[in-house]
Amino acid sequence: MKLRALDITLVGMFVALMAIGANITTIAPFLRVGGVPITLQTFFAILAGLILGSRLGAIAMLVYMLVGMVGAPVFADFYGGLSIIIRPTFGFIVSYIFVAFIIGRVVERKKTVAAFIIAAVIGMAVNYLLGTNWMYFAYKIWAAAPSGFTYKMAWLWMVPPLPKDLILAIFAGMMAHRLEKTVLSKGQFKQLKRVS
Ligand SMILES: O=C(O)CCCC[C@@H]1SC[C@@H]2NC(=O)N[C@@H]21
Repeated sequence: MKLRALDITLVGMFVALMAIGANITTIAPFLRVGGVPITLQTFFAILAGLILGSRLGAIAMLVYMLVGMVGAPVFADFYGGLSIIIRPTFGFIVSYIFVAFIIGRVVERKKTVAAFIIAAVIGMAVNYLLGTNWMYFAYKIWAAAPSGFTYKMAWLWMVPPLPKDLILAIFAGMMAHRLEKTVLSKGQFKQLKRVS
């Protein structure tokens, strides 16, 4: 597997976008529901899969996770460090790798606007499923859970960010499809989604 200068640049760009997306709302502490911070990470993870494809998109999300694990404050609440593993939101961070990979696989095969939007929504569902289940088990097993914490409560925390994530997923699908037709299918970008 050989990465070109363009690939490395785009991976770096998406790592930076994820860090910005994680913290753009941190300045407003009310943008948190229960244990869940409201962020733009899901939007950028979806875009990574749509624009970079499965291979490079998953690499970008893996690098993002590793950069945070070695201490850079790239996660929500400017959090960084190996202890992220025991934070209840770590499942969301791991899920971004799968989100980008699965979305990439879909759009590498079908290039219609519908496929881009469906792929984005599937990616969002993967993000919510993995992240919320991880969060539930984290609170049940090792994290300090609020009193009366239940599986239903974990999902109720996900209701406020859901409309925002769904609208942004559809927007990402439309925008990336447009980019695909105008830029990504040309020149050096054409190789981004090669399946090796
Ligand atoms: O700790 C982190 O960096 C991860 C935070 C995850 C927040 C999740 S992602 C899906 C949902 N949408 C949001 O705006 N917040 C949650």
